[in-house]
Amino acid sequence: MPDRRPLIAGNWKMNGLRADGTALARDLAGRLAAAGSAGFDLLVCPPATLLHAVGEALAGSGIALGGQDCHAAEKGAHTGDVSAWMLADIGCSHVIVGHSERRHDHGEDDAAVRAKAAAAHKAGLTAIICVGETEAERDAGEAEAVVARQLEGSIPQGADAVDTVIAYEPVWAIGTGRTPTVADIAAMHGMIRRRLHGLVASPDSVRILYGGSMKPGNAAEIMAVADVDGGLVGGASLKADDFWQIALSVR
Ligand SMILES: O=C(CO)COP(=O)(O)O
Repeated sequence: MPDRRPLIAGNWKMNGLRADGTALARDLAGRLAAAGSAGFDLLVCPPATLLHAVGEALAGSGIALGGQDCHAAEKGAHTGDVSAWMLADIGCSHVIVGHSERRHDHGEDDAAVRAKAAAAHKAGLTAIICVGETEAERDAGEAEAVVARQLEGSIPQGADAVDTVIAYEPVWAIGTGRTPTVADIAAMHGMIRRRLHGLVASPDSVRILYGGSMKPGNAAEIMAVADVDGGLVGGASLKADDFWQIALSVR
């Protein structure tokens, strides 16, 4: 059985000014230091404007820093965008790509997500590649087919268990307080694991995160599901108490 150390990642989305972000980062760093050792990896993904300040607040803490998106190019005439190399330069080790909010708000398709993940890999970052069906797709019985298609289209050539994490985030569970049943999560994560064979090197070592309305009250149950190797937490990652409680829920 491959050792997949759980990863608890906070996606702060478009939230936080410098004072909030650094206070939250310091709070988490203090909790991890007080805990001594933890059986999980912690990652926070603040908005781009906070990467520098949060990176400083986390220095030496063992908590990793990640971006929420990157452009596929290294540099150039792309007003408003941030490259994977820029994220690496400011201290990031990870970047989220293909979040459903990017897919929806910015029209990113699988090919765009794959190009971003490839750029992340070239820049030395671990790409957290997000997949997930809409409610209409689930109701139509297409959830697994949609997610399988997203995986095949979004994972770049040469991906492996070190540089790639998958996050399964059903769109209808994000920010809604609704979650799939543990049976549905188990079925989807099992399907993702099977599909990773042939798409990545060392598929059994790739971490597959669940995301969507994860809270202290449901985290232990979700994290106990086979092939759930951690969480990608949105709203609850903005509160140190909640995020820490979720982290402590890992098996
Ligand atoms: O989109 C998410 C994480 O990327 C999940 O968001 P919520 O935890 O707020 O539902």
